[in-house]
Amino acid sequence: MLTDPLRNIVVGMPKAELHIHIEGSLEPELIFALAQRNGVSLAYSSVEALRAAYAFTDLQSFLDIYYAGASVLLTEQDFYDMTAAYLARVHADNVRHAEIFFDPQTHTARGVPIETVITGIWRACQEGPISSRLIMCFLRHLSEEEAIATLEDAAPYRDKFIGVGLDSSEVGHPPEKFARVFDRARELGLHLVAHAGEEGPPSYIRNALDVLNVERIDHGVRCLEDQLLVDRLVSEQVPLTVCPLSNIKLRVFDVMGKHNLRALLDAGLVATVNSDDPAYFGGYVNANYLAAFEALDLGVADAKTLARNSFTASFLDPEDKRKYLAEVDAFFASATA
Ligand SMILES: Nc1ncnc2[nH]cnc12
Ligand SMILES: [Zn+2]
Repeated sequence: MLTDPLRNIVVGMPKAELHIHIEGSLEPELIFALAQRNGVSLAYSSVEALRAAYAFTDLQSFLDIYYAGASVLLTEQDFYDMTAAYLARVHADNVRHAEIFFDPQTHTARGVPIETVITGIWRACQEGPISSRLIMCFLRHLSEEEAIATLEDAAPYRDKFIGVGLDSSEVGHPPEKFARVFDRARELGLHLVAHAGEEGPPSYIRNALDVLNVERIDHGVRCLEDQLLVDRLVSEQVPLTVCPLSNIKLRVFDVMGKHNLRALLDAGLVATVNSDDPAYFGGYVNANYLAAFEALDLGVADAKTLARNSFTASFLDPEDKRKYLAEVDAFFASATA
């Protein structure tokens, strides 16, 4: 049972969000508004009909609808409006800092210039109201050559994103498929992350570390199937950006009571809580915390660990990290006094 004091702590604590696909923050209402503004026709007759289609059986069944939803994004203003809506929404969840994924290939494939995508998202980030950074993801169902071309296309905007990631259909598209493009990104001084161990096996997590040299693993929940891997992730303190509601909606776990977040924390892993695609999975970051705390009987000590982990695992400068960690510690000192 989640008591009111614990709920207030989880909701009110300062936090960072490190795993959010900005296209996954596109709410059905905004999808319809942009479709109308841009004269794009949708396969659904109403907001309600679209929402009713959000009944997923696995990652691919979600991705099909997610890419269809993103098809309404055409102009720089569209990307700006989507991003500004996300930032305003998570400000209310006491998110202080967000590291935001975007999928340029979803848009360039439809003829939208990469400049439009990056400039629109970036302009909203510049305006706040919270700190944010951008991470450009490659779609792993496409070829490595296409990823390399995307990295080259993005080169003129190198100052507008801090890292690269790897997302989309995981199984059958292992990390090693993208070895060269991640090498290139590393040469450019970019941070490296990859989705691994969401639906894919523990070997995908190991190869993301060994072949791609990533600094964080997105999801990573299947690591618990391999004790040697867990030992390594703990000893190297590799962060995992866990997304509880996503894992339930995409049937990685049957119900929240079976989610392994508590086991990840108990193993000493640097787990964090994130929303993944909040418009599709039933909630923003605080809804993810609350659902997991309720079902897994987590407590105040776990809340503090998760809030601290969210900043420790971020790509903020050391000085900013210290500032936010001090804010977390002060919050808990006063909340538990
Ligand atoms: N959960 C997820 N896994 C892989 N690719 C994604 N793209 C958006 N959400 C994703
Ligand atoms: Zn994701």
